Amino acid sequence: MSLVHPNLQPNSLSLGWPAPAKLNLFLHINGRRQDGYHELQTLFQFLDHGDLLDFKVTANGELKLHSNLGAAVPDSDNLILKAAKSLQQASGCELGAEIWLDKKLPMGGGLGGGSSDAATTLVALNALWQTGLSEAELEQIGLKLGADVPVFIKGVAAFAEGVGEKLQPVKPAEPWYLVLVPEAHVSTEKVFHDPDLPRDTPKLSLEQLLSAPWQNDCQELVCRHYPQVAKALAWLLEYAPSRMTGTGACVFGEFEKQQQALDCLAKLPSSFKGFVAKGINRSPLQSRLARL
Ligand SMILES: C[C@@](CO)(OP(=O)(O)O)[C@H](O)COP(=O)(O)OP(=O)(O)OC[C@H]1O[C@@H](n2ccc(N)nc2=O)[C@H](O)[C@@H]1O
Ligand SMILES: Nc1ncnc2c1ncn2[C@@H]1O[C@H](COP(=O)(O)OP(=O)(O)O)[C@@H](O)[C@H]1O
Repeated sequence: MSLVHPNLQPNSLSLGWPAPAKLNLFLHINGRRQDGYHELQTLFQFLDHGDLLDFKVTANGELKLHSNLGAAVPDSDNLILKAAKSLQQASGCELGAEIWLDKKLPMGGGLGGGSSDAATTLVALNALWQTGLSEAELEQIGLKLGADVPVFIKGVAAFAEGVGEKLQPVKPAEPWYLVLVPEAHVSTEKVFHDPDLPRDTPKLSLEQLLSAPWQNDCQELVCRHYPQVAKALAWLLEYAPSRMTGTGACVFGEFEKQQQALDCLAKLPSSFKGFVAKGINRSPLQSRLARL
């Protein structure tokens, strides 16, 4: 009997598993729980831009990561290896994997790259190892790795409540975005520990939220502490409705047409970095899984 998926010979490569970025189209903080985590209401949408992972199933149970991250993230902290290990533990699987990461997303930018890498690892290895865990079980494992992991596993744009784990699929418009990447690494933990963070936005129904102007409750605080974020947002606001994603540092402006976003990118001063991407309500991870 074959150890792995019949379409995948042992030690052959399974290539091109996408780990897309996300945007928080709005982010409200409604309170703080006993355990210090914050109650949120947020709207997640994916971008057609992200990291790429390749996997090779091995028989020896070892987990090995090759990446272009350099020393930025030690293996012991890497969410990819943590995800693979959690899946081995939860399923009792004795297979291993060699994993290649082509990191394209900025880290600590509020684009959820680390969480997305973890979600892609869980979904891909669950299929390649044939561990057979349900999506809900994968989401439970993912939530322990990071509040944003479950939405990347589900793979559909979603309204999230709780700490980000109560998900309701939604289909917002899919515009083009110009995303600016300020030269700043914003720590999510620091933002949430800041006494000046507003934490009292009233909870609203999804219907009310979708029709109200969209805002990010962390934006003002982050702009105050990180002038690079404030400058990028001020520049973008001259051209399009714009906000910050997550706890920053990235900011995004919204355009109806790709060309408008590209024209704006062409005007970007050389001191800023940015990219154009389309908002998508279905993660490319779902279609990659279907092609296995
Ligand atoms: C707030 C969001 C919105 O998408 O920010 P970004 O990280 O994307 O910018 C995310 O939910 C973040 O998710 P993630 O980055 O996975 O956070 P975690 O690793 O779970 O938590 C990092 C730290 O942030 C704080 N934290 C996080 C989420 C939350 N709902 N309340 C919190 O107080 C906790 O102090 C925690 O120790
Ligand atoms: N595979 C990974 N890719 C990116 N960051 C990772 C990864 N594994 C662990 N991390 C850690 O997670 C932190 C947050 O990364 P990321 O998810 O990209 O940003 P954000 O949560 O702001 O969207 C990084 O600064 C890094 O220390």
